[in-house]
Amino acid sequence: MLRLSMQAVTYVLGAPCQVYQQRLRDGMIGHWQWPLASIHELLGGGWSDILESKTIWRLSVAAIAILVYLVFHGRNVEKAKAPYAGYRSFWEPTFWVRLRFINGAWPIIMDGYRKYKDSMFWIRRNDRDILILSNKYVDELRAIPDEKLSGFEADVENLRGPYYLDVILRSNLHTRSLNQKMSPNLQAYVDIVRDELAHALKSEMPESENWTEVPIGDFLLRIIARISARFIVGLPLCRNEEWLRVSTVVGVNVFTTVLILRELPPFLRPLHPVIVRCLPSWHRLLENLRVARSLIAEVLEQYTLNKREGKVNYDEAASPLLLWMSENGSNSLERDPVNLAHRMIFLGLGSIHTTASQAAHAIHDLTARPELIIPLREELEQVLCTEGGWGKSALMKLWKLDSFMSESQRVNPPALTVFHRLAMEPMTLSDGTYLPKGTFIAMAAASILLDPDVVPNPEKFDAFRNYRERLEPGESTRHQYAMVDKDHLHFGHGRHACPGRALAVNELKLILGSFLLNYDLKYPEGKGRPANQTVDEIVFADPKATLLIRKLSQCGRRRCDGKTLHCLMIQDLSEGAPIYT
Ligand code: HEM
Repeated sequence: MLRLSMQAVTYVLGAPCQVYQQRLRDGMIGHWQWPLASIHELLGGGWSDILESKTIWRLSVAAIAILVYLVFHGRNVEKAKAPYAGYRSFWEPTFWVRLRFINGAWPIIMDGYRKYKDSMFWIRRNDRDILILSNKYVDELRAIPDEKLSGFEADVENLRGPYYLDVILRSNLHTRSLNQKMSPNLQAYVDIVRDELAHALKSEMPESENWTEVPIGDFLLRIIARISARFIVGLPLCRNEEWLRVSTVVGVNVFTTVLILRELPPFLRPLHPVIVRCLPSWHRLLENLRVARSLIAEVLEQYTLNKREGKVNYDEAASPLLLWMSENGSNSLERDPVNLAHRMIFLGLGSIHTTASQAAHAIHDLTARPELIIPLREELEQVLCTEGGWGKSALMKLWKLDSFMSESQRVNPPALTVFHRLAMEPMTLSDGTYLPKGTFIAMAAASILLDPDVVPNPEKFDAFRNYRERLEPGESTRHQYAMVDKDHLHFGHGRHACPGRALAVNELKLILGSFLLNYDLKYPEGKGRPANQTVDEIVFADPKATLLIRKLSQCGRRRCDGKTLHCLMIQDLSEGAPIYT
């Protein structure tokens, strides 16, 4: 039945899509014209040509096939027994609940969490139902092997991966590179991040001591793309404008494609292979991958040449992950340059937008709460003074900054749900809870941290709540931003917990520290912190928000070991630069 309806609809829709693609190739229409102009083109071109011929009956066959499919689809799918969250009344139609989820996921998940936080409940996203489990199950679930409860399969399903992300399904080389190469050499990677940040800030930051308006989201994206590129692909590619462009726009193209596919009615899912080919964002994504493949091929060729001539001059401890992967891939597929290029792009995807989004939230929270600036600046100056600069030990001693960042993430979560896993076979948990094969599970990470039983006064933005906890006897190594446990799930948990989180937290400290010490921030006249936006479970700061930034002019006021503490300018980030005058 499914195959029949797919074939029928593919037959009908395939032609106009081909017309559309041909017109794109011929330059007759531009990607940016989608959806309005290109639909017009299609109507004027592909559709009308087709309608003139034998297509009416084809459309009818397809419509009937869709109807039959709609009626029978999903009828016999076994589902875990749990209540559904989000219905306003018994009479509210399910399609309406799904549509409300697109921009209203917060209240729906909060409602479910309040009622069923100790058991489980279903949420209805437009493309699928997701079973939200209580976090009391997290330790049991994280012990279940991937063959039974898969994190990769869940990511690929969640991000409509088959159309571009299959590289992560075929091997976990990117995760191994972080766990086996980066984590044991974190200090060396923090050093190169600091070096690249100094370069990025010099290239991107306004030098003026007058207020300058900047689009803060784009601005942070550029800075973090530069830093990520440094540890992913290394010099000189990390400063190549084409690489930087591709590694930042690819995220936009992926999410546009994913969200369009997700928001189509679920019964159209079998048609995704056809529909995706009609999406300009998908064609742009393929173009991004093409560019990435050619740039990575050049780097690898040059690297092989240099190696043969004994001219490789990377610091062994912090060599780019690309080179580590090209040498440590365990088979020819893992070492294949095309495969590596795709993996670099998706490592960038996992590290750039996530970190940039948290940085944007934190900068907004600082700008909206200027009373935090003095205590954070004082801590930075005191720690950098006693530690003699921006080393890893200094970053670990910035407890107030760490606490502020963690609080900023608590109220501005990267996503409302995390710990996405797909049941690859039926399973029964220790308390008898039954999860049929194919159940897509998640945890309500954001709601947990708004629960007064977990966080006292959760509605209050209390920048130093973790800092105070750490001052308690025996608590100094706990309550840190990068730590995960059953209540703190924003970096996931278990074997798929974010392997880049320690580096991300250090990156964020370096960026926020540089902003705090070198710049004043404020909102343009009449504006305040813009409200966050959500699409499905994804949360992001307003991408159009702007801030006013000005370079600090007053330096040399504070004393440090009898010397005047210099302004800790951006160049002080670079290794060896003096921080005292
Ligand atoms: C603030 C920034 C970041 C946030 C909020 C974040 C969050 C996450 C989350 C929620 C997961 C899924 C965990 C799970 O399912 O249990 C994840 C996985 C991952 N992250 Fe991050 N991440 C961040 C930065 C980074 C950075 C900088 C890197 C690379 C250096 C990175 C690389 C990865 C990779 C490779 C995975 C997949 C791990 C696996 O499936 O085994 N992330 N991240």
